[in-house]
Amino acid sequence: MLDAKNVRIGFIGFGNMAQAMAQGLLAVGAVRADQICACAKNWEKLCANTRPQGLRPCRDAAETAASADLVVVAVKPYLVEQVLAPIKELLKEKIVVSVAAGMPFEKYEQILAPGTHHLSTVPNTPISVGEGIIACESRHSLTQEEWALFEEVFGKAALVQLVDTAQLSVAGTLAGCGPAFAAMFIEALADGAVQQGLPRALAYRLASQMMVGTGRLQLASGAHPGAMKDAVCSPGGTTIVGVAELERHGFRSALIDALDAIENR
Ligand SMILES: NC(=O)C1=CN([C@@H]2O[C@H](COP(=O)(O)OP(=O)(O)OC[C@H]3O[C@@H](n4cnc5c(N)ncnc54)[C@H](O)[C@@H]3O)[C@@H](O)[C@H]2O)C=CC1
Ligand SMILES: O=C(O)[C@@H]1CCC=N1
Repeated sequence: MLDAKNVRIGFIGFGNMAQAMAQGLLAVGAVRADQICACAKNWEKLCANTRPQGLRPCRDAAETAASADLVVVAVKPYLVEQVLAPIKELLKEKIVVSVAAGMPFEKYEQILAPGTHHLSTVPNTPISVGEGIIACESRHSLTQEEWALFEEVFGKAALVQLVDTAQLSVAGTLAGCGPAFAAMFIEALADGAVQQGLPRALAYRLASQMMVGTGRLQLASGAHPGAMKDAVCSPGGTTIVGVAELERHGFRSALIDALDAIENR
């Protein structure tokens, strides 16, 4: 029987997202390095990204699928169909997990052989430190045991969140693109502090820990973010001066518009 101790995970595509997932699984001890293999376009790069951690590089998608029980499809969305076409029959026996944005269950039904067990997800890069999110489409064709195995293994490195098909895209955008926006926030906040004389490295350290702490506080308390903001704004104090300035610059509407632009692109 397949379990966390013996499941073999194969990444088809080993770029930023797949490497973050593999790194996260190893960091939290969800699986051992010898349970992971991967393929990518550039062999030398793949070897450099796998062998030092004890992961096994594979020559192509077929070798990866043949060597795995759970196959993670981690190529760019426009490549999914052509990369999977030659290995459709092999994948009928596997658990296929897609991490490609904009590739829900229905698209895979057209690409994969009938009866293939597959799940569409959108993860994010903080999985590499065991603090990820994997938005998962609730419509999937994994058996209960396969889903439980996926949740057990990947749930150690990420919040595994089921969402309706209609919400997969926006949940994936929030979770998957969000780290880029959060990183821009950290960078900009640090720029402001550097301008005021704080050393750059210290500014990043403080900004990042502030983000971690604020997120943890919200998750632990379930507090309304507006109430959290109010709790920091003393009457006539410093924070409200910054809040008013951010509002003048359209801080919140810039984020709302960013999600709108992504979803309507
Ligand atoms: N980067 C991120 O934060 C997130 C990425 N994703 C999804 O993950 C997928 C991969 O994205 P990234 O890792 O960012 O891209 P990337 O460009 O870093 O990685 C793509 C990988 O696919 C490999 N590849 C290309 N052609 C191939 C082929 N014929 N056979 C095998 N491998 C091949 C490349 O060598 C590379 O390793 C995309 O579908 C994207 O939508 C989803 C959520 C977040
Ligand atoms: O930018 C992208 O296309 C991918 C999907 C979600 C995050 N990164």
